[in-house]
Amino acid sequence: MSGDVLVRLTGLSKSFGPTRALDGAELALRGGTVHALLGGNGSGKSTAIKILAGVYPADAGTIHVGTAEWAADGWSAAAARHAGLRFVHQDLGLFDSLSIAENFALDGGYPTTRLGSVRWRQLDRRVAALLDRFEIAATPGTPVGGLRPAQRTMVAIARALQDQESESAVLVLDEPTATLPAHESELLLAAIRRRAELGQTILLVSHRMPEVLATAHDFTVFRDGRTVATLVAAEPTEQRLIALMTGQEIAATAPDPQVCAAQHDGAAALRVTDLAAGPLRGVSLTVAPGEIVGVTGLVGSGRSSLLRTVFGLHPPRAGDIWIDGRRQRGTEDVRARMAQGVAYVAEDRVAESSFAELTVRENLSASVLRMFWRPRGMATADERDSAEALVRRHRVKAGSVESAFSALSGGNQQKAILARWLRREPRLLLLDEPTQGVDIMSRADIYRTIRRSVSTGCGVVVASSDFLELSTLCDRVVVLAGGRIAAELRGERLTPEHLTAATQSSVLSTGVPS
Ligand SMILES: Nc1ncnc2c1ncn2[C@@H]1O[C@H](COP(=O)(O)OP(=O)(O)OP(=O)(O)O)[C@@H](O)[C@H]1O
Repeated sequence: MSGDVLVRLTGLSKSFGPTRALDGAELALRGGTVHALLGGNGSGKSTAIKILAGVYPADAGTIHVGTAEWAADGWSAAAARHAGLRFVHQDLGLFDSLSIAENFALDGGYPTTRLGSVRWRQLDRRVAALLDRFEIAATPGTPVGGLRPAQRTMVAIARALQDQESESAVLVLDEPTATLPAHESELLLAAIRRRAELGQTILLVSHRMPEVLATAHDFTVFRDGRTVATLVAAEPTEQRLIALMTGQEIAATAPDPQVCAAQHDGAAALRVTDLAAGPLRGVSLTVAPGEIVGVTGLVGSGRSSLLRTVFGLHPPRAGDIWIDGRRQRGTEDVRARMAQGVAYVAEDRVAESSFAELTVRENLSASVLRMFWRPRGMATADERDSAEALVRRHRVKAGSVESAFSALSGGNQQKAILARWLRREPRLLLLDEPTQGVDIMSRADIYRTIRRSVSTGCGVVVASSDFLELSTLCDRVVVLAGGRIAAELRGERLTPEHLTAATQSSVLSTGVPS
């Protein structure tokens, strides 16, 4: 059946109050293909997927799967499952301390005897067959925590499809490579492409354009809740897709030429010596004022721990931290770090960096409330004007600054949180995966804003798994492995290819994870 349309969404509409998230959108997936769903932040991709998964009812539209047809307002999670639709979200929902077999069993149930005891051998046989079918080089007893990142995602995919004997299920992958470094993404995407060759139908949502172009057969582009293009068996250019997403012919998105570290006098913005915290075991690093230093390494290498410890979220086990020339005693908390001009954007921005139930305006002001205090109370009009200006400057797509923060799309939440911290004019900016989930159009804006801060002497540390981002944005990049700095790249060696090689060889030399 490869090539025939297997799933078709027509006239899909959905409003949230005054916001029209989808306005008659269309999507048609051909069997045995990888289909990319593209669109700027807030264009309606997640809403369409949530409707397809039965999380939200649509206001209008039709869902066809095979020869059957349903009204989209009566569709449900059970109907989606019954129709063979399977979803793997960014949070894979795996338990690291359990084995692959146990993770499968938690989802699909344990085979048991009549007396209720688990038939482990039967479970292992079933899981071994699935690992074989999905080409995952591991045994059922391997702990999930010991797998490479791409293998983890493949385990989540195999688990989602474990009850499907044939390849007839449709797999929906929501930004599966967002946290993977380049070589892991390549492994995963090659495996996804092989699934399609075997007849699997795959819907892929991703903001990483080169990967999408290398993997997808068909493309659907959303803009403002509508389908503006469907390209079947096509090989579009990145520029063409961006033009479709924005509705404008835009010059190539070639990154700005790399800026060299600006010369700023004064103490280092950050100095850490022999830092031990979380997985870190003796890291020393100096960031000059006006310098952007990248930090990379595989998941678990300690990238996030470094940033969190410097921000005062947890005290180090050992080692020293100096900020702007001042030695930290180790007892300071986040408030003290903020008072010294440190800003931190967490990887899990929703949980750690935002107030979901407050408005966009309140979230934007959260870091600078004092700016709006007047002797007679809050200057709310000033606060609103200032929030509106920030939303415009950072292209945050929000119904209004009075909308709930939780109503923003993922990428727009990220842009708003960055805007909030940058308005404090920090002296040291700590960014964990700053453009994860951000559309390609806003990425260049974010880089420009970071560079503007740097030109005033701010020091920046960027933890990222996106090697193109690191080589575009940073003056130098350190690679963490085994809790230490295993390599440092700068100048001509600071390219995605060298970063891939350095990450790979550091993993090999420290033996984590194989
Ligand atoms: N639960 C909700 N309540 C109110 N508005 C919502 C809700 N979910 C989505 N929206 C709005 O619907 C529009 C589409 O959002 P959606 O999350 O589908 O976009 P997206 O294309 O997935 O964006 P991103 O690339 O940033 O993830 C946005 O304007 C968003 O603010």
